[in-house]
Amino acid sequence: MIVYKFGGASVKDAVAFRNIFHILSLLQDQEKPVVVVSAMGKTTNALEHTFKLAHQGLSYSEPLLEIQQYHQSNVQNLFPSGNHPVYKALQEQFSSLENTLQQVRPQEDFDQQYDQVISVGELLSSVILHHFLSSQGYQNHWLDCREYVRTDATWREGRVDWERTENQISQHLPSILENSPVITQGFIGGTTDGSTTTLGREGSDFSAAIFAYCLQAASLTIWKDVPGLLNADPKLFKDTIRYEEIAYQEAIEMAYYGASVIHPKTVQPLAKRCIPLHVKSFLHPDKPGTVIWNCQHDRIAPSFILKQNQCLLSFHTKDFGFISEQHLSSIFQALSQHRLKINLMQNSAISFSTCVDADKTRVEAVRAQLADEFVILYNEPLHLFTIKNYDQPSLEKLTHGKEILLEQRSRQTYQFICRPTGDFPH
Ligand SMILES: Nc1ncnc2c1ncn2[C@@H]1O[C@H](COP(=O)(O)OP(=O)(O)O)[C@@H](O)[C@H]1O
Ligand SMILES: N[C@@H](CC(=O)OP(=O)(O)O)C(=O)O
Repeated sequence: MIVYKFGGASVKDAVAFRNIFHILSLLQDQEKPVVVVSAMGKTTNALEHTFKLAHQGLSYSEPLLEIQQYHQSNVQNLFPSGNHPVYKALQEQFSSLENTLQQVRPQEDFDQQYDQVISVGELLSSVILHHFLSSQGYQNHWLDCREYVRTDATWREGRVDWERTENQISQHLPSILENSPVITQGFIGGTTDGSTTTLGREGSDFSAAIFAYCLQAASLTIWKDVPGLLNADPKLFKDTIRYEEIAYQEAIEMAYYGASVIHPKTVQPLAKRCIPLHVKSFLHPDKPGTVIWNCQHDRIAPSFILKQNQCLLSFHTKDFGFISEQHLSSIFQALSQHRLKINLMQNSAISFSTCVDADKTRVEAVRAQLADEFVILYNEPLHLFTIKNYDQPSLEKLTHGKEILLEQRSRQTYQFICRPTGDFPH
């Protein structure tokens, strides 16, 4: 049993849907994959924008119409006959979305309401893919993953209940897969009382890993618009190279530091069950891509990772006292409470500095909570660069001409925070 994951770029338009059919047709007849799909193109961003307007009590009809037209025009391309059942299915999804948006209330929980709106992108794309593949003679089973991927009610970052999820998936999917491939959604899950949750932005890779783990799959393939896992994002860095194979630990660390090609939570469940992860190009399915597995290799070529839009927060005691464990405890508590992840941290005698994503609302909440205890300085927007497996030439090349505000190095990893510069790509 294998799992395939197609992200936003692989379902961005009608041509992309046809390409998925082509890729699935390359499998042997007896091979029935679980296909996990993300929302079309940038639909999740568009839904986020629409939701924010609704939450502020502003008109959202224009962006909603754009989302509708985008889906409608691609569906018209894929299903020229206007009376195909996909049209009704799509209409139902949009009616339900409009209903949900009308019920959005500014005074009610932002995150809970967010999940009910934002999750619709994956429902739309999976319904279209299900109907399109069927229309091409590729019979398949559409599965509502909210009944299988069980999470708690941590809105926008649902924590997976692995036991319940594994029970659900391993009990019901194998018999379905005996007869037909399964098409389901990435990114979304459900609580036991039937509410929809999301797993964190770009979380569809993780969804695919959940299915692969619970089914003890032979492999997971994530189909991307790049030739594989490269040593840097080709949109940000020049002269990238592809890794042919790489160990789980390397990939986990690259994703943790911000290599956005793989969602950071994806690799760990696969590593636990020794399931190989293939990163392949949906434009060149015949090419080998990268395999991430339990392999041994020598030190690999340095990889370069950039996290943009960072904020450097520095906490100083008000009486010039040393930073104590008690101080650290209240800083960590505030960061955890307001769900700000630490991307880098450094302690000195009378100050503690941490680099976090520049999320205004969350940063402000932390500052407000700790304002009585500390003098808090902050700096944004900044860049956080990481070089894994650095050597002297790679370090010199990347730091050249940059104003470094803070740096940190271990034997394998070098990180620094600097102001954004004009030399791009790096
Ligand atoms: N180390 C890397 N190797 C390859 N691609 C990378 C790397 N780091 C970041 N990327 C970016 O990841 C993108 C693909 O991931 P993503 O946009 O999440 O795909 P999708 O949403 O279609 O699943 C590439 O277009 C590339 O710009
Ligand atoms: N659609 C969701 C989930 C996701 O993973 O998308 P993609 O596979 O396109 O990164 C998002 O944009 O956050």
